[in-house]
Amino acid sequence: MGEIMKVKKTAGLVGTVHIPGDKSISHRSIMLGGLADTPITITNFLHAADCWSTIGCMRALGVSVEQDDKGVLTVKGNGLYGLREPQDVLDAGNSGTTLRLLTGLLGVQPFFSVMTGDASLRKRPMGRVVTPLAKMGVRILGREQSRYAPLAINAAEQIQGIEYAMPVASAQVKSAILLAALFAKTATEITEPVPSRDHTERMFETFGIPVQRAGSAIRLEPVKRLAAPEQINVPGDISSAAFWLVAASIVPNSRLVLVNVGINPTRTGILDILIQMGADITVTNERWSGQEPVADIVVRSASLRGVTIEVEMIPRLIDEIPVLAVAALFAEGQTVVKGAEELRVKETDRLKAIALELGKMGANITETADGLSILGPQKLNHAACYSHHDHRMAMAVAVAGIAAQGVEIQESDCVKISYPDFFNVLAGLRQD
Ligand SMILES: O=C(O)C1=C[C@@H](OP(=O)(O)O)[C@@H](O)[C@H](O)C1
Ligand SMILES: C=C(OP(=O)(O)O)C(=O)O
Repeated sequence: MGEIMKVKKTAGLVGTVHIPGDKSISHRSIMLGGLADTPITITNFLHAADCWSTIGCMRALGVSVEQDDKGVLTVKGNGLYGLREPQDVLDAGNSGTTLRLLTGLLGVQPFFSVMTGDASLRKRPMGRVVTPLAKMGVRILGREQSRYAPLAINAAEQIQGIEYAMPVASAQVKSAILLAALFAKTATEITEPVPSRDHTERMFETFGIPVQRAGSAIRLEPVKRLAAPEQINVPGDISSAAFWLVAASIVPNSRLVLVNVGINPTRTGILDILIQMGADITVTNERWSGQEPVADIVVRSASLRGVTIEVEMIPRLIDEIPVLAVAALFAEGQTVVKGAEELRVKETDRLKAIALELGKMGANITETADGLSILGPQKLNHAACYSHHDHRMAMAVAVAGIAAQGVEIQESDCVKISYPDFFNVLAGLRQD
């Protein structure tokens, strides 16, 4: 039995939150830094379990990653062709981003490697990266016709660029192909059904790799060497800020200032939807952190109304749907989420887990094949809820508890995956 966290109802949330570093950008900073031939300093790196899985894998591939007493990292790679054969199986832990992106990078190396992850990650679909990489000439074998990890990756021979129309909008699949494409003999062209987060493309530009983009099409020529920056400053993660955006909106008497939030337009669906629901959100002090836009956000309590979230919006708020479901329970009217079947293949089946766990608090949520339907407002009771070992579920349930009658969260320590300090920050904001 893992940790149990008891969260009480609160009379308000007031204060300033320095939003921890973006998980997606933190992973990519280590991977690209590890392909450079000059040292790179990374500030505001997300020190959470998923990003440390990436560090562990890159170290096993011969990259040096050191940390100072302020958490600033120095990454020293051995150049684009400098990764070394790992001595053991690489463990991506709970991190889909680590496993999928590194499959792209390892598929094109002149050595053998094996990648695996925890019980949850070994159930997540890997065929979506194996299929396009195989078309490029990468040789991968995995469980159940190479659909699941562990994945065994053979030394690469002839890697060709591809023209590939992605069947699912997934930044992880896109990024795996783009990483492999750096090493191919010919150019690669990818199109996505709906644009997904573009942190890889932006970071490629930071590393001097030209990326041609038109709508949802991307073209990349192979490169010989990276022109690395001296420093990367990781913006705060809007997916972590989302818990505070919803919590302050639905808990009366709240006012939070969220400092240094990444507002890359491929990630700001949560802001657009909450504003459409009537949230009191002000985006201020907009600035740049390298190629990524950031801002401070002020959020105050507000009366929310239900909203319909269509499929085109889903990639822009994919990880925020658990906490948006909580917002919908406090909003007046119907909220419908459509085209979100991808949530079934995350750390857990999030559509099922949302209906089940918030249901334990008395919520009536209709789970559909590809989404949710919620008629609010609803009265929630105190209950004991299970995280399903899913960090976003644990935090979403906590937000419901502080706004309702409190909650006990079983297996709450999974917040270490993306936001280790979440419960401490919450304790400091409560007005009890
Ligand atoms: O590329 C990334 O960093 C991520 C992409 C998304 O996954 P998919 O690519 O599976 O949609 C997202 O859910 C995940 O948290 C991080
Ligand atoms: C789905 C997530 O991450 P990953 O795919 O990297 O495990 C997430 O952080 O919600």
